[in-house]
Amino acid sequence: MAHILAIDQGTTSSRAILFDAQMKRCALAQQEFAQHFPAAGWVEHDPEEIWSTVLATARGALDQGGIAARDLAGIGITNQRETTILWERDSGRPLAPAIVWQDRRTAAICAELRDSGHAERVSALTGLVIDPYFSATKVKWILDRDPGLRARALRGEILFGTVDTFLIWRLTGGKVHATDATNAARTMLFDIHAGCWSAALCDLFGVPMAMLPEVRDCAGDFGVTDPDIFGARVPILGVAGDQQAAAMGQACFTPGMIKATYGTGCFALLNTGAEPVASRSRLLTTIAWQLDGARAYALEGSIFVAGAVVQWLRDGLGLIDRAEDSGALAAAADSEQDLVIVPAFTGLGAPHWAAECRGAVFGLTRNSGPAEFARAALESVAFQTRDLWEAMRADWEGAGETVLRVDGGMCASDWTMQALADTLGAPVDRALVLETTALGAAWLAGMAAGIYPGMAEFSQGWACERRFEPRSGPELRERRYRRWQRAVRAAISV
Ligand SMILES: Nc1ncnc2c1ncn2[C@@H]1O[C@H](COP(=O)(O)OP(=O)(O)O)[C@@H](O)[C@H]1O
Ligand SMILES: O=P(O)(O)OC[C@H](O)CO
Repeated sequence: MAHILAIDQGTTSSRAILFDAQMKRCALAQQEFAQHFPAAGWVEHDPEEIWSTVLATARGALDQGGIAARDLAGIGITNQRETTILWERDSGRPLAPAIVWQDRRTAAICAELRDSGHAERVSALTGLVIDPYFSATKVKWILDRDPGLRARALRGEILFGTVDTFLIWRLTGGKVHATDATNAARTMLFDIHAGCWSAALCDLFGVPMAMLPEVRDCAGDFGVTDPDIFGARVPILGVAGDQQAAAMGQACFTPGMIKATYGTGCFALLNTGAEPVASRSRLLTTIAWQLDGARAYALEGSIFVAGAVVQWLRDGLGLIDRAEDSGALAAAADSEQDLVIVPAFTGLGAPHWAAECRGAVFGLTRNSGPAEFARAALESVAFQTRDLWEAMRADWEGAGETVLRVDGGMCASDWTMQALADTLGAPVDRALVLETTALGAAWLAGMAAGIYPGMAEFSQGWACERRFEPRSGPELRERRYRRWQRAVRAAISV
């Protein structure tokens, strides 16, 4: 009874990681699944594929580790956030494809809400800016398409959940309809100050409260798995959105600490302590975790395209065969050229919030080739992080003096991490355990099971694999950053 299974359901793949009693990884299974783009700006997943890849990877990790389900002390779940699923209570059948966080189809609904003067109130209650990114307008969109659905939702026949909630429902055999405070905080229906669903916001977005899950602490009881699934009843003891789980896995427990996770997008969280801080710089205020009923808050900067720009180099432009080839190609770029790519493929997130903006390339010459594109693509990730870094500095005194802790698939790129340190003018610490998201979820479950230590001891175990120190001088850094800022302004204004 000394292992923890972490389920990490991400945007492009589902992963299951088995941790032993010392929080050491002992098995990992991963499966990619299909991304559906049925119209411009739309991004969907098949909820059944989310479920089948979660099941297959969870079973795969147990097999690989030679561990039976009855030997698990608990399961921790972490997930892509905001992605919206509606399903029938009775059959468990999803009513529509999952509308993914990147999906922009509700941009017009958002613009209308902003134009009718709701932005300030929504932001005061939720800490979020009105944007298609969050779940509320996605639920509204599904319900608006079929008036019969809203009536059924009012009767409690149709349930809403982010991916964690859908997985908990399926894993418990339809017994538990619950989420945790970090996932709830991303729906745009949750009052992050009072810690409960907001009736006023549900009314504004036309979402019946009967379809909402119960909101619980991140570490605690989320039910037990149906014995038919893994062959034993396993308690689900930890749940957190993947970026909050990464902040915990990175041990960012002290106010002022910042982590950035580089996956498909990039998400930077600054711990602001027990009180929510309202951003003056268009960052999001969000719940970092809720333990024993007490909430910690964070300022978050969300970038929609980080590793996705590398996928574009590979799959869209065919310039590289593998993501890991991008750094070497970028290193071969002509230093006399200064290509800038603004990768606003699905609009721009924080701090610009320009849903309608699309990507742009500046500075092309006859000599601009694959290497210059690779360099500009990787640098766009560093420049976007600098935008967040500046916003955090403006909102929180001392944020700029700190180190940035990084994790996620893309931070395997040494070239990008060095560019990041150069662009920020601050050290970048790459964590030894790159699976920090899963570690965070495992820690929550292990703590609830009583086998993992509390915050202080867990923090001491955090280790840095490599520190990237800034190399370029301030004059060059600032000149190049100003050029990036001009490029973003131009892209937004087109
Ligand atoms: N060595 C590398 N260099 C640059 N980008 C990389 C490298 N390895 C992975 N990536 C990028 O990282 C992303 C995958 O990271 P991951 O954390 O698995 O993402 P997610 O959780 O969003 O599915 C992909 O977009 C991929 O292009
Ligand atoms: O699955 P990831 O790592 O791309 O993270 C997605 C975020 O949670 C979206 O807010």
